[in-house]
Amino acid sequence: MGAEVVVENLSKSFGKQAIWRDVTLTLPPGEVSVLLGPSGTGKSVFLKSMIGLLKPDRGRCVVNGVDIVRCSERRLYETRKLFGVLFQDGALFGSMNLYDNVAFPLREHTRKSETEIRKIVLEKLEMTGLSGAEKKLPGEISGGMRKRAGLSRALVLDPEIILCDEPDSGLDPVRTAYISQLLVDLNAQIDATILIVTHNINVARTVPDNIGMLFRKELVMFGPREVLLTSDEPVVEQFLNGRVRGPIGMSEEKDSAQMALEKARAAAGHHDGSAEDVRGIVPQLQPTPGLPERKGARRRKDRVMTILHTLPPAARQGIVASLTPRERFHYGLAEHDAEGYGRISGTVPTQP
Ligand SMILES: Nc1ncnc2c1ncn2[C@@H]1O[C@H](COP(=O)(O)OP(=O)(O)OP(=O)(O)O)[C@@H](O)[C@H]1O
Repeated sequence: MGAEVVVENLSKSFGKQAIWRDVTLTLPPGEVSVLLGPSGTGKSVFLKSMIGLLKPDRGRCVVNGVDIVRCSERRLYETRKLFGVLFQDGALFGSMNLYDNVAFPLREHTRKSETEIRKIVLEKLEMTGLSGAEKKLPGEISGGMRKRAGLSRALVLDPEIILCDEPDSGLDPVRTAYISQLLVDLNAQIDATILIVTHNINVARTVPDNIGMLFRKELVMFGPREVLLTSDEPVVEQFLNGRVRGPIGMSEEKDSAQMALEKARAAAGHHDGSAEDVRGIVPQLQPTPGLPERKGARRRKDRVMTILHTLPPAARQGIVASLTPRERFHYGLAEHDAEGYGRISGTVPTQP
């Protein structure tokens, strides 16, 4: 099972420029989480802070009992080995073929023989659909393949936590769908904790168990996917629908006068830039048939049911609606509760 990551009151600034403050969230072990946010809100800075490449000013980031922010260099070096990172451009060495790129961390950080390395590299290339491409140079393959090669390399040290910085950037919608499926399949196979930073709404709606959003230098929310997907927070609605109208401006947040002007324009019939209303919960991507069930998804169900009563009604209803009759019985829920949850006194349903 992947490691839990506990972030508490983390703050980061560069000189006088505050990037984000008091970020608190927990990445549950083996679950997939997405961090959304407009450009420049510090999502990449957050990922880099989690692996100690950047040093936050305050707060804690605890992995397996080690606080990345304050630990010694030696412990940081050891703890970093728990992470596999997919950087935005794959961060491959241009002069090395894919085989050597993927073998690189094994040659650097382990004493494995070339025979052992070969076995691991070929296995990871196969997992990411790159069998047969070992001899290609990064410059000879498509952006999607480079991402997958970067992912293979992130996997070779058997990470407990995988961080993906915009795995969809530069990819067409179909290649994005493939990388989404690949991440879900990997999670099913290795049960690692995954954090994906993205702008891509389809990825955010279909892949993760949990979603968070950074805006105005703060974590607006972080929790079960159903909470953000049913949220009526203006910033979340604007972001999910890709609208001009709302608190997010061209390069930063808008002032109230600008927002009032936009509202008046919308009332007068001006189209606000979104193609459709994409609020609401859509089914989550499942592992490709033949792969194991996601253990993280099963644990998440148990976890979310224990906090169900703390969630907003729309999220609660969405969660309950996604349960099978047997699960509803298992969790002690009524079939037809107006709020989507309540106690049951019926019999065990015979069909799952
Ligand atoms: N090493 C650094 N030194 C100074 N400022 C930095 C450094 N790294 C990032 N920043 C600043 O931090 C802010 C957040 O950058 P970051 O790349 O994390 O945003 P982001 O949310 O990932 O954006 P995007 O979605 O466009 O990739 C930016 O204003 C950036 O200029």
